[in-house]
Amino acid sequence: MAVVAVLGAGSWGTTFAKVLSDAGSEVTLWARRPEVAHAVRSTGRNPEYLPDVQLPAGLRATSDHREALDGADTVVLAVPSQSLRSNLAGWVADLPPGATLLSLAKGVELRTLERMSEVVREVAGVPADQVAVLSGPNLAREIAVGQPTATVIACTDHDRAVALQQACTTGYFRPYTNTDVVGCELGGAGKNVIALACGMAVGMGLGGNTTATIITRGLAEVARLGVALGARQETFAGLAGLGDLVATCSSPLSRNRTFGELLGRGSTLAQAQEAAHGQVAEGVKTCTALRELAARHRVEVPITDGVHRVCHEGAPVSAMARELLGRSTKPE
Ligand SMILES: NC(=O)c1ccc[n+]([C@@H]2O[C@H](COP(=O)([O-])OP(=O)(O)OC[C@H]3O[C@@H](n4cnc5c(N)ncnc54)[C@H](O)[C@@H]3O)[C@@H](O)[C@H]2O)c1
Ligand SMILES: O=P(O)(O)OC[C@H](O)CO
Repeated sequence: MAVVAVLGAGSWGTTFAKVLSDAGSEVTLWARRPEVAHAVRSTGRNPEYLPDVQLPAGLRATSDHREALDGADTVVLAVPSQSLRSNLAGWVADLPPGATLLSLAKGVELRTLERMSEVVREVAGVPADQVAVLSGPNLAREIAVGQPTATVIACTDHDRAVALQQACTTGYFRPYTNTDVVGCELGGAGKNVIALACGMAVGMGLGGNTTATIITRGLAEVARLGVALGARQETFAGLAGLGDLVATCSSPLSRNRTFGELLGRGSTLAQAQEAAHGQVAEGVKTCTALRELAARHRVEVPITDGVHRVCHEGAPVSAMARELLGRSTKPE
């Protein structure tokens, strides 16, 4: 049986802790705020993020990261990508030696332009084969109520990926393994930016043809950048690429799509941020990191560029649409 510490009790950390527990793993969930840990312990619910979901009786919760990490063979990192470095720096002295470190975050760090597995390796000082990532069409709320989905666990060490797969397989959650860490991470980070663009189109009142075009051309630019960074093209046709892109761009449950929709209806960035109630729309920061990464590798990412200009340079959404449609025509 896997002994797992899940660090981060937001929507996805709480849901994934439930998945692991339902799969038979021994799980301790760490919450930043003591009152959240206390509520999970005393009511079996996370009132902040999933108030109506009953968590498994065996799931433990604490706000003391040492207690969560004690004896763990697997450490799940479930905090937003821009705060992963600082959070992990506070936990690193207490990480059990040899434990697998699994990142759930979907983003690229601003300034360093590092993927989450790179941040984890650097801060924890562990080899690449000790770090894994999980990415796929995984809207937390649907999974929390037991709706079926699949995902990808990527690690350069196949045996570690298989151990993680066994630790979280349930009747409603089906993980596949992959050794293409770069591809899975780029798929997860990139789809949040493309979902912002889809949301903007929906907010402007545009229909299915437009969103299908954004999804398809969005996949093309994310894959182009991923391959330039060493990813395998076929990963982008899988769950961590197309799968997650379709789920996020189509679902009103997606925070990134919802954020984009508000911008498309004319809200300012600050207004959209306020409406998100502190929940993270990773694409808002990742668009800037991906754009810089693409420039460094001389890869064209026009949709990501447009999202960055709307979010951070004050460009109107209508101008972004005009610019994208005004680009020179070319073969597919
Ligand atoms: N929610 C989903 O459906 C989902 C699914 C798959 C992947 N993800 C990814 O998982 C990661 C975490 O997402 P989430 O949905 O759990 O986020 P969330 O906003 O619901 O929760 C974030 C958690 O991190 C904690 N945290 C610790 N330090 C923080 C800091 N400095 N700033 C903000 N929060 C901090 C918060 O207290 C909270 O427990 C993101 O990268 C997200 O893209 C989310
Ligand atoms: O709610 P979002 O937009 O952060 O997306 C959640 C998941 O990443 C979907 O797979």
